[in-house]
Amino acid sequence: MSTLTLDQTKTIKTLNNIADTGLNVFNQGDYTIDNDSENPDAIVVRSFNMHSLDLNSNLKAIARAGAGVNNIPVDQCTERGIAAFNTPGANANAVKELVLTTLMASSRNLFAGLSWVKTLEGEGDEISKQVELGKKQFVGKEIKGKTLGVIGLGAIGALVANDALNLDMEVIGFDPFISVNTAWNLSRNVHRAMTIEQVFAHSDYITVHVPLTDDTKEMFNEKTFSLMKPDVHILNFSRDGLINDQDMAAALELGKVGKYITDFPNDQVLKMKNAVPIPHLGASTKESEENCAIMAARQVKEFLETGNIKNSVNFPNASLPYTGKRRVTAFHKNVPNMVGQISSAISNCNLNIADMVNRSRGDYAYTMIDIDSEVNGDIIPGLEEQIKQIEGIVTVRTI
Ligand SMILES: NC(=O)c1ccc[n+]([C@@H]2O[C@H](COP(=O)([O-])OP(=O)(O)OC[C@H]3O[C@@H](n4cnc5c(N)ncnc54)[C@H](O)[C@@H]3O)[C@@H](O)[C@H]2O)c1
Ligand SMILES: O=C(O)CC[C@@H](O)C(=O)O
Repeated sequence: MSTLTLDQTKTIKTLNNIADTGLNVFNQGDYTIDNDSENPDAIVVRSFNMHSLDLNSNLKAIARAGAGVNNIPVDQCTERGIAAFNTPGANANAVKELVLTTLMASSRNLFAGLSWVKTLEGEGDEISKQVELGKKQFVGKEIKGKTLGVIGLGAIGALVANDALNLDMEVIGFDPFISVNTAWNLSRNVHRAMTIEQVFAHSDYITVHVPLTDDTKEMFNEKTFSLMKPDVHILNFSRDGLINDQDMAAALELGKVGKYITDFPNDQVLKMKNAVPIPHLGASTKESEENCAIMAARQVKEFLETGNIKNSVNFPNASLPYTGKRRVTAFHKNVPNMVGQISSAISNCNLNIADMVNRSRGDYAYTMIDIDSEVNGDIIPGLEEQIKQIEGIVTVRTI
């Protein structure tokens, strides 16, 4: 059943390159992709920093084709009743493959060796002699039998931990908020650290896979480096803000940290001794870009057309099979008697309720009500206005 009878064509704006396979989810006729639109219904974004953007009045949803949402003003979205989504796990395999690639390659000094060998260009017959003389600078370490510490055992961390075991590493993992799903997928051979300090103390290599939040900001700093083994290699495919760059530069100078592999170069990183800066390639595979784009687009489409919510980072997940003739959705404060007041507004309009769902998340809640009465025309006269007048209502839509 098409539920796009109330609104005209919906406008989707993208702020980064989004794979066509994802954008094709928005069928022509019902949707327009317009990257110049000043008032889109939804935005699909990757890493574009949205914090200084004005969120337009018609905006109902923002979807991050990826995992981290620190580029989206999530609190502002919540206050404005805009649903923000991400695509959990959709790029996890891509990141895992690059983590393991760079773990091994940097342990063998491959990147430094490649840069050096290029300097021999033009030396003709001397090259093989220089190679044999020079290679001793790049003697590396095997990862077999070494300990990998994994901080954050979500979609990426769990994949890395399991595969590192298959590379004959010892793995110690730390995640105080591990989800039941991940716990089921994690090999029982991953040692469980009860504190992050245990990871620091025992690891030869540490890889971090946590979101950047107030709690995780600069979790790598002078104090935590002092708890680590000398010459530890640190891999950061999560966010630059997890590292205190000044302390990292000092730890690399002292050899306290042997290598710093990061997907987030900046001026300081590019000057650091023994840093391996990568141009944010973790999720840059065709497969991952398509997975993320398709998942983001489907979630937005579902929300715009039915009000159902999956993988939102600020709205509660909520799903209701469409059974009525019209659906009313409301995002509101999580306070008593909201559902009662919304239902009263519906009955004041002489309408019957077919089905409903109410879900809460922290200070906010979301209610969807299917109306079972015949409604003439697209708009139910006065209903949205009545519901909007209820104290605590943030947004109302009739679908
Ligand atoms: N380089 C890239 O291209 C790329 C791609 C995808 C994700 N990322 C980054 O990687 C992060 C992780 O991605 P994911 O898909 O695994 O996310 P995820 O949500 O599946 O996993 C994050 C895990 O971190 C855990 N966690 C949160 N705070 C923690 C703490 N203080 N200590 C230990 N664990 C903690 C959570 O419980 C969760 O299990 C993202 O937030 C994003 O910033 C980067
Ligand atoms: O879109 C990208 O290329 C990077 C995405 C990544 O940083 C994420 O958090 O998912």
